Amino acid sequence: MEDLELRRKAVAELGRELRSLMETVARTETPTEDLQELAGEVQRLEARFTGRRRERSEIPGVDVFPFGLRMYSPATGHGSAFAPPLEIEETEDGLVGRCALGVAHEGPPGYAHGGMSAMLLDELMGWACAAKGLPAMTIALDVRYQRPVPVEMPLLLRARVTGIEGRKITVSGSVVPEDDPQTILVAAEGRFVAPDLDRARSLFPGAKGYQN
Ligand SMILES: CCCCCCCC/C=C\CCCCCCCC(=O)SCCNC(=O)CCNC(=O)[C@H](O)C(C)(C)COP(=O)(O)OP(=O)(O)OC[C@H]1O[C@@H](n2cnc3c(N)ncnc32)[C@H](O)[C@@H]1OP(=O)(O)O
Repeated sequence: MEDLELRRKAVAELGRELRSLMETVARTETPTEDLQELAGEVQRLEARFTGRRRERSEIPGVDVFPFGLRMYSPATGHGSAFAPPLEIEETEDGLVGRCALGVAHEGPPGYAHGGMSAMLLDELMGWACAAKGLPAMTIALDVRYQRPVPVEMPLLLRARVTGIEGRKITVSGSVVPEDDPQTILVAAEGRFVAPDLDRARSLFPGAKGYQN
C-alpha cells in the first residue's frame, strides 16, 4: 500500500501552491492578454490529472471519517485551495482554531466575506461535537457579525459544546483577533444533530465504517 503520510504531504503541498495561486489571481492587475494565455495554461495543467476520479460520495483515501481528517474540506483541508486552512487544537475549554484569511476570501474590500466566518465557525463547531464523540451535522447556525474581520490578520476561532440532549448538541463559537482576544468580531450559536446509524449509512454510503 502507498505510504499515506507521503500522500497527505503531497496533497498538502499541492493545496498550498493552489492556494497561493488563488491569492495571486485575486490580487493581480496583470495585462488582459496575459490572463487569456494563463487560462489556457491552467487548462493544460488540469488535463495532466489523469488518475482515477473519485465517485461523488467516495471518501478520499487520505481522510479519516467521521472523526478525523477531511483533507479537501473548504475550511480545514490542507489539500483545498479554498481553505485558509484552519488549524485546530483541542483545549480544556473546547476547540481553538487558527488561521488568517486572504484577499481571495474578501467580502467588503479589506475584510473577510461573512460566509467565510460562518463556514469556519460551522466547521469548528462541528468538530467540537465530534471531539465529544458525537460527529454531527448542523441544523441551525446563528451568526452575529459584531465587527468586520480584516483579511491577512491572524485569527483565533473558538468552539465550545454548551449542551448535549440525546443526539442534539448546542455549541457556541467566536472569531477574535489573535493579538486582541477580548474583542469579539463574530459570535455564533449553533445546533447540531448526530445522525443515528441508519441515517448515517444512507447519508454517507462511501463511509466504510458504517456499512456492513
Ligand atoms: C454517526 C455518524 C454520523 C456522521 C456525521 C458526520 C458528519 C460530520 C463529518 C465530519 C465532521 C466535520 C465537521 C464538519 C462540520 C460541517 C457541518 C456541516 O456543514 S453539516 C451540513 C449542513 N447540514 C445539513 O445538511 C443537515 C441537514 N439535516 C439533516 O440531514 C437532518 O436534519 C439530520 C440528518 C441532521 C437529522 O435527521 P435525523 O433523521 O437523524 O434526526 P431526527 O430523528 O429527525 O431528529 C433528531 C432530533 O433533532 C431535531 N431535528 C432534526 N433535524 C432538525 C432540523 N433540521 N431543524 C430542527 N430540529 C431538527 C428533531 O426534531 C429531533 O428532535 P427530538 O429528538 O424530537 O426532540
